[in-house]
Amino acid sequence: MILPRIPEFKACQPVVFLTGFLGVGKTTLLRHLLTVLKESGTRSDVILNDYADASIDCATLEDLADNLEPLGAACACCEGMDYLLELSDKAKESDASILFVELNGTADPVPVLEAFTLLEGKLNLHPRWQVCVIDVRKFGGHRAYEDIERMQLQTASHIYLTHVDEVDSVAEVLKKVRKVNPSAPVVLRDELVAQVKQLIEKSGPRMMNSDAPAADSAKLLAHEDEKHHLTHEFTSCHILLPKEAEESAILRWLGDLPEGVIRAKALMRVRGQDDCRYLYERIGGEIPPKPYRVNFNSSVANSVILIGPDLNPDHLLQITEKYLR
Ligand SMILES: Nc1nc2c(ncn2[C@@H]2O[C@H](COP(=O)(O)OP(=O)(O)OP(=O)(O)O)[C@@H](O)[C@H]2O)c(=O)[nH]1
Repeated sequence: MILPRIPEFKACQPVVFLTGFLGVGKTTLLRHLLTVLKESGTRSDVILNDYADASIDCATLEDLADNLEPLGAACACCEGMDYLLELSDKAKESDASILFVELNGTADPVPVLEAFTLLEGKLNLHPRWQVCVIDVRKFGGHRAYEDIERMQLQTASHIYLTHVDEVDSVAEVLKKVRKVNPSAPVVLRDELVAQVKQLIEKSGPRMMNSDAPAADSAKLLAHEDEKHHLTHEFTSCHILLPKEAEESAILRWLGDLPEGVIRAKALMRVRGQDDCRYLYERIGGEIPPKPYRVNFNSSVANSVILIGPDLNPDHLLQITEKYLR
């Protein structure tokens, strides 16, 4: 008779997944968490998933994490799953106290959480939190893509709201949020920081069964859900940009991109400002007033990532060349 192996005590690292629709504020929240943790001497690892190229967002986090791994995949739960698991497995060798995984803005967290649960005994990543970031101005307003937002919220362990000072009634939004996820606590920024610190303090060795079934990526890939296909309707286009440009040209270019571009992130040097680069963005039709200043001499090339359903790369290239030569 073969006896099952007795579960062993293993050192575990907590993992926090950050989810939420395109442009809601996931990276901004992550930057804050990493800054506060670093100030208190806590080391963090980060896996950052974005469409074709996650390195643009990585350039804005470079000095904040111990290990920062870009994961370029439109769907972390499908074609990116094997690499996500490989990167997560590597976290075992790190001295960091926590792993953050930011999923791209249209990712379906369910298959990712399933895989991490199945592989708990191998990855030693526990507890698992999923923070769903919601832009209160836009929740429920993504029309054809509302279901993506709902999928990202349903499984959340924590809900974090952004742009709260820009709406008249956060309570109305909360009512809608509660219909989808009635139980996860809604946390403000400082509360979340405090809870993440507690999570790190409390985590320690835990009984883990190494014989947990190995994840069969073919099975995980077969995850079919009537709504999951929506995440595949988004594509991305990555365009290399010139060495520098006038700010006015960058802003006109962003404003002239077609409506189908739901998210644009451009890492650029502004003419006359040689000491740094900036992350210029567009979220829906909106261009945030202040670009994010990237001080580090990162190796990421000046480039833009454009995300949306049915993008036409040739057309996007033409518009880009018209404004930025
Ligand atoms: N006014 C305001 N702006 C915010 C808030 N949170 C984030 N932002 C801004 O919103 C823009 C998008 O934020 P990101 O953190 O890049 O959003 P994201 O969810 O990581 O975006 P993707 O990774 O592309 O899906 C940035 O310009 C932020 O500075 C907020 O609470 N209030």
